[in-house]
Amino acid sequence: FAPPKMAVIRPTKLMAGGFEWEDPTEQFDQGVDNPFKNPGLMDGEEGMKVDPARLLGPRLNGSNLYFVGMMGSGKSSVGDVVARRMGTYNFLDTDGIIEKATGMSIPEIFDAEGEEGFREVESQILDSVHSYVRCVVSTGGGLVCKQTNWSKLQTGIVIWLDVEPEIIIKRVEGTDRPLLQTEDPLQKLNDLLEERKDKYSQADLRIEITEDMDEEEVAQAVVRDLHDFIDENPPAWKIAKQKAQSDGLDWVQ
Ligand SMILES: Nc1ncnc2c1ncn2[C@@H]1O[C@H](COP(=O)(O)OP(=O)(O)O)[C@@H](O)[C@H]1O
Ligand SMILES: O=C(O)C1=C[C@@H](OP(=O)(O)O)[C@@H](O)[C@H](O)C1
Repeated sequence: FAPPKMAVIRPTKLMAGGFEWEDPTEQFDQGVDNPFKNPGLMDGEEGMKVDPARLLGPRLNGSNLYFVGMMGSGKSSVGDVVARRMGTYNFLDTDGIIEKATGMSIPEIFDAEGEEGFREVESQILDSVHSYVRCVVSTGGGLVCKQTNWSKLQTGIVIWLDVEPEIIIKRVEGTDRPLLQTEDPLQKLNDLLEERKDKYSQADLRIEITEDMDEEEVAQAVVRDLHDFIDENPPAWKIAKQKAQSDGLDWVQ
């Protein structure tokens, strides 16, 4: 005897970039797939009909994105671009929040409290930030060092912007980053990377950045890799749906 088949009524209307859709902040749209693998979203020579970043929100179901990497790797600038393109996510920067919360600049905190004191505040800020949803978070370069911070980072998707110190040094030379106030900042960057590489490698995504990639190109690489990551790590409902269908059952919402 065959199990009864039930009707599937699933409105998946999108409204952005020429498409009709429900606001993804209102309703998690289970019908959105990887736009890079969907020829229906391609518009011939002109590229895509819809910004693929705009389709990340509905697929992430509120999960935060955490950017990690060395100072100057582009976490704040790329994070901001990605959040703006997504449209439904807010951008947060842990260093910026620390400065607002303490009323002190990062160098002032290092001067007054030392690196230890700064790391304490940094962890406290991450504790509060991780309980929000739909955020793109740029973290300070050393936040990955404390293993306890990873229990918060892992509630979201962690993205490592992997940039060689030789590229970074041109961006950060002459800035007031306390750890680079040394005789040889390039050597310091190399030493820090050596110390931290294992930690950064714990990220879900690693974006290798070459000198010719500007911020927009890095952001696009992040968006593409995120869609692939979501494909490879489907949410529980998708696995249940596949199983139901392979068992000959219709999927009802
Ligand atoms: N891909 C890139 N190409 C060129 N300059 C970049 C790129 N990404 C970031 N920058 C620049 O490098 C500097 C440091 O970037 P920032 O986003 O503040 O890094 P982080 O937040 O990781 O410390 C900024 O002046 C930024 O505009
Ligand atoms: O690498 C680090 O230890 C640090 C990186 C800085 O943030 P950015 O990575 O945003 O520059 C800031 O948190 C502080 O100067 C310490």
